[in-house]
Amino acid sequence: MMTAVLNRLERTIVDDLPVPARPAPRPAAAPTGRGLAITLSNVRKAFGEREVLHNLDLHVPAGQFIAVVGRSGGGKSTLMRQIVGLDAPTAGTVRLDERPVDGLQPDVRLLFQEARLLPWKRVLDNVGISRGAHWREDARAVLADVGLAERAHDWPAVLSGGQRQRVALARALVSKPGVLLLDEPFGALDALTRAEMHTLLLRIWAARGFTTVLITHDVGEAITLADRVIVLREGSIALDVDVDHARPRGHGDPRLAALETRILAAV
Ligand SMILES: Nc1ncnc2c1ncn2[C@@H]1O[C@H](COP(=O)(O)OP(=O)(O)OP(=O)(O)O)[C@@H](O)[C@H]1O
Repeated sequence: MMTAVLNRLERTIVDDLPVPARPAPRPAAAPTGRGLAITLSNVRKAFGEREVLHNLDLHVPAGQFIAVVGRSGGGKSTLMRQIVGLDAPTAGTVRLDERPVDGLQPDVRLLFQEARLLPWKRVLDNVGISRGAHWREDARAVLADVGLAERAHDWPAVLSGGQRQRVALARALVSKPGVLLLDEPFGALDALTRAEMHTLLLRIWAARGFTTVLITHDVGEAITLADRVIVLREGSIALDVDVDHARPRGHGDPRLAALETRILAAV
């Protein structure tokens, strides 16, 4: 009984999620890691009198990598909360494939700017926390994927910021999510570590095929990584462009200069 309560508490701390207003629906089957399409139809979100998302229509095909950029307060985090089911739209619907989002979605995982690891758990336990029978093997495999196989028994406190973010990524991926939502995940990292994380994320995304939504203030980062960039301005989509250039792409890539100018003009 006590263990069950502690496990529940830890999951809440790990994800830093408030208890959802409605019970989370059980997934029809165990998540497979296959990408899920995200569809927003006429989504409005108001806080009291104030509407912060205005009639959004957006379709993200399964497995696509999109970046959402925009000024502070434009509604990016609010949009993300609707996709994971932390918050319900005032009107309109959000779907993952055909399934309406009507509560917290277990196959959508989040990564934030801070790694939010449990300091009293070793790396392996942070990754595998509350994950069922094979959690140890699954956690070891995903730690190897992010290049931290050797650090499984370390405490979070002895890791660098970039390594902690890798652990957080491993924790997000161990349950094989269909959608990964990243809210400014690399904002606190130095330029070299950020570039390493970009390479790592692209490699894992290409191998696993989950649908990815990256929120970032950095237009250069958006066009380096994403298939498509959305500019969210004052709660509406001001621009929606494909980035057709082959990867790898670097910051300052001359092929992308015109696109960057176009996006910056819309932000
Ligand atoms: N729970 C809430 N109650 C009232 N207003 C809110 C709430 N959550 C967000 N807002 C408002 O909605 C607007 C959009 O906020 P949101 O956090 O989605 O913007 P953002 O684009 O993610 O900004 P940032 O880049 O600074 O993170 C802001 O004006 C914010 O004050």
